[in-house]
Amino acid sequence: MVNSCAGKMGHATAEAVVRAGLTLVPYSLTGESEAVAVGNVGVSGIPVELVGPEKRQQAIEKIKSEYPDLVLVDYTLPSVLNGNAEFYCENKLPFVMGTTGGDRDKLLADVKASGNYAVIAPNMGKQIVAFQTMMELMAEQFPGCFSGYKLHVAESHQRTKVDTSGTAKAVVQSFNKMGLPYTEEEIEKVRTVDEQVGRMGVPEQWVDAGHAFHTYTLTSPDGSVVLEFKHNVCGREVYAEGTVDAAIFLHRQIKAGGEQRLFNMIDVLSAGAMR
Ligand SMILES: NC(=O)C1=CN([C@@H]2O[C@H](COP(=O)(O)OP(=O)(O)OC[C@H]3O[C@@H](n4cnc5c(N)ncnc54)[C@H](OP(=O)(O)O)[C@@H]3O)[C@@H](O)[C@H]2O)C=CC1
Ligand SMILES: O=C(O)C1=N[C@H](C(=O)O)C[C@H](O)C1
Repeated sequence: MVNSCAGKMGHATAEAVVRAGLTLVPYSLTGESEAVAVGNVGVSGIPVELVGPEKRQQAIEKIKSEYPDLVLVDYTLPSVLNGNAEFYCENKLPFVMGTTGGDRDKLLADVKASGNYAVIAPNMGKQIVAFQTMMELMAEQFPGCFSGYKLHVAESHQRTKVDTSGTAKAVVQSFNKMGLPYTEEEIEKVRTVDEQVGRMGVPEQWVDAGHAFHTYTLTSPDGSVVLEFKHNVCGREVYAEGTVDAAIFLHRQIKAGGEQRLFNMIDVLSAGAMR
């Protein structure tokens, strides 16, 4: 079940669910305005009914009884993700949280306290997750290896993105361990078309349709050494496919009944569970 199919990522993920041959639950939790104004959305020919916050408790009880192997996916908004996660935990609904921002510490604490199953990660794209893993391994193997260097991080996304890239925040944490002091607030958010196309190299057709360009530049104190890491994604398919992998992985974990209940995408990739 994908919340919210009315949004860009939710819709792409719902399509990937269908492509993978899984059952897409024909209901989707969404914001009140969408539920009232739109009613339902078509996903690969399947009409999916949008359920607003007022009716979600009643709806979820029916859905749980009809779909006992239910796994939820959340692609909503930073402002609502904590409330949504509380709702999933209270109702013992396993979920994959792709939504970024919100109060991340609270999110993790709520899930741990509830004993609910969840995969939570700011990036579900297999190759980007591999890059994140590599950076984390580098930090563990060579702590402080970039001491004295300067870091600059620039991320470009569609103008509707309200928060700073969750992926960039996660990668910055690895760079911190490598000896580069840098805060989330210092990450440069590029949201104007001129800069996106001119400086970041975003193809024009992806400016608003959805893109995620990230550049991390590491410079030595005297400027004689520069390292640059980039991951540039156009569209949403890579995340949608990874989200389906995460949902399948989570379902397997539930069936296996293992002790660990909270996972990130590095866990999913490390388990060999990404297609
Ligand atoms: N982990 C990953 O790999 C990726 C994560 N993301 C993240 O996913 C999130 C969504 O991105 P995107 O799809 O582009 O955003 P959109 O704005 O397109 O979609 C968000 C949707 O959430 C709906 N919504 C609002 N309130 C609620 C609610 N209470 N319950 C359920 N749904 C609600 C909105 O409806 P309404 O318009 O009515 O408010 C809207 O349809 C962002 O945080 C983004 O950073 C994006 C790409 C990849
Ligand atoms: O909003 C997006 O588009 C994306 N959000 C995620 C993030 O904040 O890191 C992942 C990717 O950058 C696309």
